[in-house]
Amino acid sequence: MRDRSRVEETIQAMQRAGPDALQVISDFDMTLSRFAHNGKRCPTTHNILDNDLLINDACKKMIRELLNTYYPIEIDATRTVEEKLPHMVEWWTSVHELLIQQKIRRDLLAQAVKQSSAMLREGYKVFFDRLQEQQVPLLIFSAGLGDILEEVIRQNHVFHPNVHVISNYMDFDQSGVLRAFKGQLIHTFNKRECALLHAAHFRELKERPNVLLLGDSLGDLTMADGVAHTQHALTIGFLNDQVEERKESYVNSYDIVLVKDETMDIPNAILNYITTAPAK
Ligand SMILES: Nc1ccn([C@@H]2O[C@H](COP(=O)(O)O)[C@@H](O)[C@H]2O)c(=O)n1
Repeated sequence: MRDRSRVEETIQAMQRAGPDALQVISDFDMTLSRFAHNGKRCPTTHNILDNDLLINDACKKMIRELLNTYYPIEIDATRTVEEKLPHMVEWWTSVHELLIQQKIRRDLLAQAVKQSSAMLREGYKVFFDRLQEQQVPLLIFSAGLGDILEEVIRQNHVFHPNVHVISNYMDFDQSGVLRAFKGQLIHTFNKRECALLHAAHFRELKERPNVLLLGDSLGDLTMADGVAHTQHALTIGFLNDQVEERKESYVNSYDIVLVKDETMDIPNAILNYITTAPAK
């Protein structure tokens, strides 16, 4: 924590306001989902499609090459967001075009998720269930693939009615074959513009001025830019990769930084505190 007393004061103010004033905004890949398990990388929603059911070997190879080219740019601590932007657009656009060429079938997505090694962070159920029980809205704001993300949380039995997803959704033709992607492309560093495009969602939550935000990239900090009148905001950043190179910028940007922590322990403890009435 850069400023422990600010964190404590914010948490206390959020507790006084209670769960009715709260909304939670979270990134998905490598934030709600795990970065690694037993020393092995877990797949992002895009990487879950790396499955024989859906794409052929040549396409797998091209997608992996694109990942090897662009992921290091995404997390490069020496480049500015402006420098990274065109590369991110190139990466997402190329992969989406390849996926469309593969004529992916909607009815196989659930099976691909089942066969994948995707995992939500330890303690995820406590997190999702607590939010549902307290009727606190959870916005999952992801540059990953919405159809896959929904399937992951459905298969983990936490796709509760208080969950709303903003993400890249596939557009299938009448026979259930992928033909395009819907709406504005979301990548790691344009979440601010996308948040502003979803003004209606944030308007509905205007009576909830307190925001708990979870992310794993500096771009995720802009996910709450659609909230019109924020009163208190607490940001928690998961720093999963290139820790030493990125620690300083994360500590300067997030209120709390969790280093190589594959659990939801800290968000759960904070959420539990905020949503429990103060002792009289
Ligand atoms: N073809 C791609 C494109 C992106 N990724 C990774 O997915 C993450 C998605 O974003 P979130 O907003 O859900 O965090 C992003 O950080 C990219 O590294 C990918 O794996 N393949």
